[in-house]
Amino acid sequence: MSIQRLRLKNFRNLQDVDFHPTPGLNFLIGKNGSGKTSLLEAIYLLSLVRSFRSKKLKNLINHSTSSFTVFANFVDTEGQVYPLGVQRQEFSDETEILLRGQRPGSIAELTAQLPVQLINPDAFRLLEGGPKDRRQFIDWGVFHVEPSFIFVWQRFQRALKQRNSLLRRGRMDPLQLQLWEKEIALYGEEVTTYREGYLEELRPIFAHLLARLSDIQDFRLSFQRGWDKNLPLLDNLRAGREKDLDQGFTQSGPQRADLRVTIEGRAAIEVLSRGQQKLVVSALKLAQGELLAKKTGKRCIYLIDDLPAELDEEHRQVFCKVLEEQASQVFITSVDEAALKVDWKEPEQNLWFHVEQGQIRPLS
Ligand SMILES: Nc1ncnc2c1ncn2[C@@H]1O[C@H](COP(=O)(O)OP(=O)(O)OP(=O)(O)O)[C@@H](O)[C@H]1O
Repeated sequence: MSIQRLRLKNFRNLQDVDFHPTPGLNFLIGKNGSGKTSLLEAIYLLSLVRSFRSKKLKNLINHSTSSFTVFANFVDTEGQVYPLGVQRQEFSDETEILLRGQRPGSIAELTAQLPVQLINPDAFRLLEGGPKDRRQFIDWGVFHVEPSFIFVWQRFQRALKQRNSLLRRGRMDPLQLQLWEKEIALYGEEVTTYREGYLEELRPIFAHLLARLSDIQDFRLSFQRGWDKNLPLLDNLRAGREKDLDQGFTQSGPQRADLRVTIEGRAAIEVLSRGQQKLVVSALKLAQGELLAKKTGKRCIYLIDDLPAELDEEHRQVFCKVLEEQASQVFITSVDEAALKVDWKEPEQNLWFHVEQGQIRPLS
């Protein structure tokens, strides 16, 4: 997947942009506050209809106006070009989305069309944040390679919500509880099987990429499924009823799953430098892209904000080389052009842009 043309109207400080990127590497160079991250944010919005830095889409509307439009022509795996647009008005609670001229049935439909991976300072949350960030990481991957995962995941979430609502009300209607527990167990075990299978395939790809990017040794990615592994989920739920009733929510199950990243048995976050953490997080995200391509033929779009940050020259060089090998569309921002002057294999394929006060122009 790649974006052939991106048009922005009144999106943050990008008031009127008509941008024609290459399907390969796109470099966006500009001073602080010029609009580089906003451009990545617009592409991210096209995939997920949310921002990675604002809770409310209204905040993305240029301050001098009352609506923004993000429009793209994107190329799918068959080489077909399709239009996709997202528009938001200040005085409406609805976000208008048009995919191939029609409203998509769900945001998941959009996300499946345009998988996007973001590597920015928030990506460190994969190591330093809570289990939710890591579950989202795994589920992003499973969602994109297993079409039926979304159905199973939604069923599981629905059943969990119902059981939690019974627990909160303090009512132990055994029949109702049993019903939802069976449902949680059925779909919860399935969610876990998907997650475990996905990680099984991801591990060797991640190991290979990490070895290319760094000399970090003896790391492990271990999955914790969220309940006592010696018992089926249904037995766990039944055994935990009294405790769950006390707490008012379900304490074991896939909603408590986690992915532990350890180096020589210690939490990665405790032993790695900031630069090394960036390389681990990047290897995880690049591995997801590779697995996606291997299983579906789809290539995700990478958005890499401030690539040089935290990395010395040697690691910048190797990171760039690895990106070049991905054969994906990549958008890379930096304040410093020189920091990205790497020994590129095919420099003529790369496009360089200058971002200045909300304008994007080819860098001469
Ligand atoms: N809703 C808005 N309307 C107008 N301008 C905005 C809006 N939201 C943010 N801005 C401004 O847009 C500019 C671009 O911000 P952005 O974060 O994209 O810059 P950047 O080039 O990524 O900078 P840095 O290198 O510091 O990360 C900033 O000056 C910011 O104040």
